[in-house]
Amino acid sequence: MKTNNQQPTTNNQKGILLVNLGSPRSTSVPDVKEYLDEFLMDERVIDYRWFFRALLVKGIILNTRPAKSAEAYKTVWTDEGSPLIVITQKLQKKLQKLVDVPVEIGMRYAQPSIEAGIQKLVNQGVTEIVLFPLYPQYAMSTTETVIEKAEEVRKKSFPQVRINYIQPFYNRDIYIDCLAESIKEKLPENFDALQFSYHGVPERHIYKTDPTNTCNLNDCCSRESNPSHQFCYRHQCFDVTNSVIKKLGLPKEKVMVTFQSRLGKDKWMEPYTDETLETVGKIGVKNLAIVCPAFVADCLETLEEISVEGKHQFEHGGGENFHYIPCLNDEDRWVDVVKKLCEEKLNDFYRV
Ligand SMILES: C=CC1=C(C)c2cc3[nH]c(cc4nc(cc5[nH]c(cc1n2)c(C)c5CCC(=O)O)C(CCC(=O)O)=C4C)c(C)c3C=C
Ligand SMILES: [Fe+2]
Ligand SMILES: [Fe+2]
Repeated sequence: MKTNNQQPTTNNQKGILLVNLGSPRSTSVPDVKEYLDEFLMDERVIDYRWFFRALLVKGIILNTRPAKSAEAYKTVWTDEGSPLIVITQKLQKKLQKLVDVPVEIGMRYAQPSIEAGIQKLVNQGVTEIVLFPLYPQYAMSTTETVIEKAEEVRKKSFPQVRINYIQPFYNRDIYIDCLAESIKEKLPENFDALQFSYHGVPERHIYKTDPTNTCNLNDCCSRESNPSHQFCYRHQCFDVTNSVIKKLGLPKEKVMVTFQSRLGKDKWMEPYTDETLETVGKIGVKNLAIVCPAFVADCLETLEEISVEGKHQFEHGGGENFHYIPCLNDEDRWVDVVKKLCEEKLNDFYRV
């Protein structure tokens, strides 16, 4: 790293792989179908046994959802491609200017894949990779599946490579400072409420990934400390919210936490973003600011589901001014945080 005085103890070449969720190749229905097939057949996303998962995904969801999702993707697609991928590429380019190890990107689903990203690094002589899952909070459908996939690919195709994984960073001061600053800059002067809308997960996922069996998806997620917090997505969402509002000096009464993007008939974490947006106007919230801190890059779920659909829901429910606060995207202060978190892990390699 350019700012790092420590010398590596070996001659191994290091590199960085930034990993995000991924998008379809294009907005055509077959490409969206192929993407959703790979995504939803992941056992850490729809966690039913293979037969029941295939029945639901291939037998039901893939018959109707691809056409609807393709229309939604068309509303956010840019000349350069999917916002999620374009923004991740911009982040990569900015980070590359700050560090002197190669930086590549890989997506958990579709292209450019994690395998392609590792291959690019290996082609540049890299044997030790810092892999950064770009999710602030831990979930089995995000961080865990990225690590599982990367390990599978490493064992199969790159057994000579070592990978050091960056852990969820929801409680890191540098991230909270960065998010709070970014929100502060974009908050409108007058707002009645600030809504934190996180991507939801089925409640079952939280129980399933709690090795301590102590999370009851109730008050324990808001407690300052509980053994389950390391793997509790719900706690980590509350923690980000509390830390940010403390930094911003906002009263709790002005803040809401909700969960968006549910799929299927399972019970997902509540309260739901869409239902809240439909009702807050009626209880006096006329001017609303909304932010989505489960995402570090704007994507379909923020640009369409929140900025477009969410705005309609809010206005339909009697709200007047809807203000969407963009994700960190390729803001310089966020690039700096990514650089610092990567540096820490590169230094871990130096220590061993
Ligand atoms: C930010 C963290 C995310 C979690 C947690 C997550 C869980 C999760 N998602 C689905 C189903 C869908 N998600 C879709 C899009 C999507 N999801 C995330 C992130 C998380 N998902 C992102 C960044 C995106 C946008 C991708 C893009 O190309 O912009 C979609 C596809 C779009 C659609 O058809 O609506 C689905 C489906 C489940 C089932 C789940 C946890 C169980
Ligand atoms: Fe919890
Ligand atoms: Fe999702």
